[in-house]
Amino acid sequence: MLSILRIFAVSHQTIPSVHINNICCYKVRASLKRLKPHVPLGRNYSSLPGLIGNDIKSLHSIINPPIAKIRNIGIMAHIDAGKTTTTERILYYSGYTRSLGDVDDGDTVTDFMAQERERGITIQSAAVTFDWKGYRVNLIDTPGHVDFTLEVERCLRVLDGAVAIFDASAGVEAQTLTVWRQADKHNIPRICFLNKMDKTGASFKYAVESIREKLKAKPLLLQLPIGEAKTFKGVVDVVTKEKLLWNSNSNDGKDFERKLLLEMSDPALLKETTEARNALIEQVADLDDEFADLVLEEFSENFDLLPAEKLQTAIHRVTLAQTAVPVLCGSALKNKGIQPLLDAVTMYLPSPEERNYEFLERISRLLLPFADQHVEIPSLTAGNIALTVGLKHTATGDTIVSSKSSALAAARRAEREGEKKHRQNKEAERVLLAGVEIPEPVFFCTIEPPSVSKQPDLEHALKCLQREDPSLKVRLDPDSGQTVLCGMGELHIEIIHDRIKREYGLETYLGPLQVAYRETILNSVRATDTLDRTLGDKRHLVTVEVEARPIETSSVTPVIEYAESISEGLLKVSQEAIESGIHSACLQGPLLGSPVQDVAITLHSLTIHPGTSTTMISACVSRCVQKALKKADKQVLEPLMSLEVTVARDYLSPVLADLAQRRGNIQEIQTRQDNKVVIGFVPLADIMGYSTVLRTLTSGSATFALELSTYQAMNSQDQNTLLNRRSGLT
Ligand SMILES: Nc1nc2c(ncn2[C@@H]2O[C@H](COP(=O)(O)OP(=O)(O)OP(=O)(O)O)[C@@H](O)[C@H]2O)c(=O)[nH]1
Repeated sequence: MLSILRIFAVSHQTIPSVHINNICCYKVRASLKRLKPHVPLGRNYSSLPGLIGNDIKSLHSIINPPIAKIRNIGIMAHIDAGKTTTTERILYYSGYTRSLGDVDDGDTVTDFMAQERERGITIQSAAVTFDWKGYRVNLIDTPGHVDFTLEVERCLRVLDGAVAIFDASAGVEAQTLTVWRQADKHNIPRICFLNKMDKTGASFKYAVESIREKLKAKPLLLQLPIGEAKTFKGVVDVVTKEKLLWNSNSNDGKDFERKLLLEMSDPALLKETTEARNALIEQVADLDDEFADLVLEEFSENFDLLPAEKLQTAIHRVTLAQTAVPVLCGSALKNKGIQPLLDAVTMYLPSPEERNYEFLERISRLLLPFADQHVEIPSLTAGNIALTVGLKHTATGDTIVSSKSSALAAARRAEREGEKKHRQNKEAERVLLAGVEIPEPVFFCTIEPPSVSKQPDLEHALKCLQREDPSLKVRLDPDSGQTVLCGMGELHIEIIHDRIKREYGLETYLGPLQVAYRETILNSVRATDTLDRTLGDKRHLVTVEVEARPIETSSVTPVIEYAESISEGLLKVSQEAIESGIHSACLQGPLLGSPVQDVAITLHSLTIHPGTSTTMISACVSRCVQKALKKADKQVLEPLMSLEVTVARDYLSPVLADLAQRRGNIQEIQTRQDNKVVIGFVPLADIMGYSTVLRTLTSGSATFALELSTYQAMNSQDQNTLLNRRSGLT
């Protein structure tokens, strides 16, 4: 297993912390033939086929660019917005690859998992390193499908900046909102790229408006498109007042001309650009005092005299402060607008030293990522991203430190900084590595090995997969003894199943996919229980009285309370035993064996005979809580998903009719170009297999995004049907 390792450092002496992200290495070699030879020859590099050639750079320049010239960036977006296509163009223009990969042909560099190539989607983040005009760019391509949001989140933690890609005909879509919020949480400066400007229905204005309205962000229009949809042929650089036109004879978009706009040849475009530039200057001046002073003092009479570099520096600061986002546009598929996007990445996104991390780490074996190939390197300077191997006990989201004391010191420093700066502008949050938010799994199914003798192999495979992907949960069904997989969606579980086969050589059998329900109680109940058992010559005797009552928390962790008479003399070990008993009882509700949420458990009385083991205390408390839960009026809660379906007008009616049959609750129907966007809620149980149904209903023209919204109470009729089905009565 390989891990992405991000080194945070500003000084050479201290080694407080390093962040590790796991990423698996797959032996897929298809993209190698397109790799351009630019890795130096040497002891550690000779194992890389295809990387040997004349274009050899010095080892130093490959490994140690100045920190100000490093950009660690991620690409994030809604599914199908064009992340992979854009990445492929970036790799091609930077000289990393020899030819253009195509997601539709399944030969891209970054989608290197077999399933990614087959399905044309990104599942795992891929990391690549390339150079652009003297800058070292470490780029991570992240998945867009909702089932893989955890993968996105773990990438965001190691990035200094991100490019958010949008489909210019759709604007901000559901998944972009989720990823945008995650990027907000990690304080990642961003630039937006409105892709697919060539597509029918593409609208620069519409997409910009949706960034303003839905993301509540302030777009800085650094470019204007020249033409739209079929007529799209290039962009205007608003900052420099140049037009960039791509040569229609060039297939790969490498050649384009950059010309200053002139009154003689482009009067209308020049006028529009001047207006846009003036608006941009005013907007940036509003957000940046230093720039405002400069403009007022020297250029208030004539903005035209303001040098482009001054404006660019101010845009860089504003981007860093995240008070606005630069917006660019283009068409990755038609090879237009990618080179200026790369310029913007180096110009506006921060270098690692501008991100105020305070860590440095030393590690024995380091590898530099080249998608699915890795070059071993002797050392790495601060601000880079690299891989490390052989970490046995480190899982995704962990932070590795050189010693406990340095970790504590770093945490204390960060805390102090945090307190000091909190009052100012929460700057200090950047110092701390935010934890990864692990989403709740909503589906589960049993998994069985081909034979009992393969059970240990299956357990090993699942353990490895879980370390990489904490959104995958594995548990043992206490009744049947079967292994149960819990995941984010149908596709997620399907991919795990597939990976166990391909990577671990195990043909496993999945049970039917089931919805992860929850349970709650509707009234307060009390129960008492006594456990009296003699084992050998020792008597274990416990008597407890508990009360279970409903509360509002939306959490499966029960609130535990003690009557005053108990809490006074309670030993710590007994308390731990009691709480473990309560927790285990609440993990398996009386209706379906699902976790119980929104309950408080109060321990009213407790008698423990001297010599009673803590295991017996736990067992007695657990049994008593289960008794109480059983006595109460109970309710099944089902996952309610928020759903967004984008569909061509003509297919709206069948989609709505179908959703009505699925207990769908439509909140809003928006118009987006020629499409309708249906926004609403639908119970997860009724939306299983929806992608196939939607494809059939709309001849493949619709897309949808699904996300867990909340757990809602089922009505009694649906609940009875479910309970009867589960108990085998229907
Ligand atoms: N018209 C048009 N289509 C594009 C453009 N860029 C990408 N596409 C198409 O959009 C589809 C999705 O492109 P991808 O690059 O796989 O998108 P993605 O965002 O990486 O998708 P995921 O990895 O699944 O999240 C493919 O069919 C591309 O050919 C573009 O600029 N214009």
